[in-house]
This record gives sequence, structure tokens and C-alpha cells, in this order.
Amino acid sequence: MALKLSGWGALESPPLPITPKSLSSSSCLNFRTPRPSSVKCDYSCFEVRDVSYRPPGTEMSLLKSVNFSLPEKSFGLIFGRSGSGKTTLLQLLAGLSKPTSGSIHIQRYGNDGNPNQSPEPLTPERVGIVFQFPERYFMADNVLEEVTFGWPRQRGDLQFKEHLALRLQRAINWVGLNGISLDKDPHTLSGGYKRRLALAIQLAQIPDLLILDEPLAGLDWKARADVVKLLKHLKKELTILAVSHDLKELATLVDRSWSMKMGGILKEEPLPL
Ligand SMILES: Nc1ncnc2c1ncn2[C@@H]1O[C@H](COP(=O)(O)OP(=O)(O)OP(=O)(O)O)[C@@H](O)[C@H]1O
Repeated sequence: MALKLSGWGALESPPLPITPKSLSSSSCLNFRTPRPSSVKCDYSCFEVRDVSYRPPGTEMSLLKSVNFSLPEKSFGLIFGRSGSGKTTLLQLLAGLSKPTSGSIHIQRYGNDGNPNQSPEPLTPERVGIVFQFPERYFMADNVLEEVTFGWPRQRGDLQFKEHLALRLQRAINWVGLNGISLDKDPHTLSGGYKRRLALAIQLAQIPDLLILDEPLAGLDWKARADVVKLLKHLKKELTILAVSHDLKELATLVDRSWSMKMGGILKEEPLPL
């Protein structure tokens, strides 16, 4: 099967077809199969309950009894002063560190607004995180290698590779990178396209929750507008939680917002615009 990418975005050079063969030389890290489509629910929320965090070996709590919930397919924004604990909270959500106390889970609710299942823990495989300045961490010589970095290298069956190829195509289409040749060096992309690539890397894993740490930082005005437009598009399909100082530019996307006070105390508050 050869999947040809086509669609929006100016075509700089003909894109490479994505085939199971072109995915055969990647390595495996934490790869998750998609949830069965038979699992239906009325709606679900990402919930943080009484989460506190004190780094190992220290006496100081960086987060104090944090509580919030974010319904699926909504956009949440956390703002607050530098050093208040925003990134620390994102790291807990992504499973990069463990709360000292409290829980982080997904809760499904029925039509009557009551939980209709036990909460499921939010495992790291269900979360995609794009750090500040993600382009600084690009490792590969071309776009295809960058998106598939960490994918299975062993000889899998054809069906599995077709499945990966479809995921890749979906992620690339989603962020509008389909006008870019997959053999292009990621470091030569514009600022906005580098951010699209960083998003595609996470979207290819089909996360339930996409976390963005300062998604507009370091971009010029045109790239910032471009990324905001893209996030508006992604929000239709995904649950997104961002930390940002760029409140005005992201305001039109925001469904829920919280202020992180110094000392790691989170409060639901409208954006101070
Ligand atoms: N492992 C650690 N041990 C001790 N202190 C830490 C540790 N990690 C972070 N801190 C401190 O915790 C506080 C919160 O840091 P954090 O990076 O979460 O803040 P932030 O709100 O994201 O800031 P910024 O907006 O500048 O990114 C800071 O004072 C930081 O120095």
C-alpha cells in the first residue's frame, strides 16, 4: 500500500509516499494501539484531585492540593507568574514525575452527569506533551525520520505497518504538513512549520490529552497566528491543556482557565484581559 499525501499547504517539492516499507526502519518506545471504537461513553473529563508535589529530597512543596477538571474536546489554559509551578503540573500530567499525593485520572460520565464507570488512571501513553521550543530537540535529518523517531524497528507484519502509515498520514494531514516533502531537513523549516512538526510527532501517537507548554513562545507574529489557527482546528478533535503567557492570542480558544498562584496553588479564573 502506498499512501500519497496531498491536500492543503503549498507544495514545495513532491512528498514521498508513506508506505509500510518506509516505516520499517524505526525503533520502538512505548507504542500504543488505538482504543477500540466500540468503547462508547457519554462524555469524559480529565480530572486532577488534591494533587500535591514535593520533589524527592526537598522540603518544599511546589504544588499544593491542586484540583481541576477538563472535559474532553475542550481547551484549558493555565496562566500565572514565572516560577509558580505551571510546568511542574504539566510534568505530573504527562507522567514525567509522580504526585506526592492525590490522583490524576479520566472519569466518564453518563447523561445524568453522574460517573458511570470507575475512574481510569491517566497513563503517560495517553498524553502527548510539546515542550517549550520543541524544535531545539529535533534529532533527525528529515521530516519522516523525525515523526517516526521511536517507532518499532523490528520486522512487524504488513497490517501493523499499514496501520502506522495511516497514523502518520493522519497526523501530517492534521497539522497541514502535507505540502512539505518528507525528506526535507526539519531544521530548514520555518518557525511555524517546525511547531506543526512538533505537534505531528505527538498526534501520531493519538493522545487523549495534548499538553502544550508555551506553544507560541519564540515565534514571529505570522507563525503565532498560524499556530493559533491550527490549534483551533485541532480542538475540534482533541482535548488540549496549555500553559502560556500569551493570553490575548489564545483567548478565542479557551473554554476553561486557571491561574497558578506563587507556591503552586491553582484557582479557576477568567483570563485577565
Ligand atoms: N526538582 C526541583 N527541585 C526544587 N525546585 C524545583 C524543582 N523543579 C522546579 N523547581 C522550582 O519550582 C518552582 C516552579 O517551577 P516551574 O518551572 O513549574 O514554574 P513555571 O510556573 O512553569 O515557570 P515559567 O513560567 O518560568 O516556566 C520554581 O521556583 C522552580 O525553581
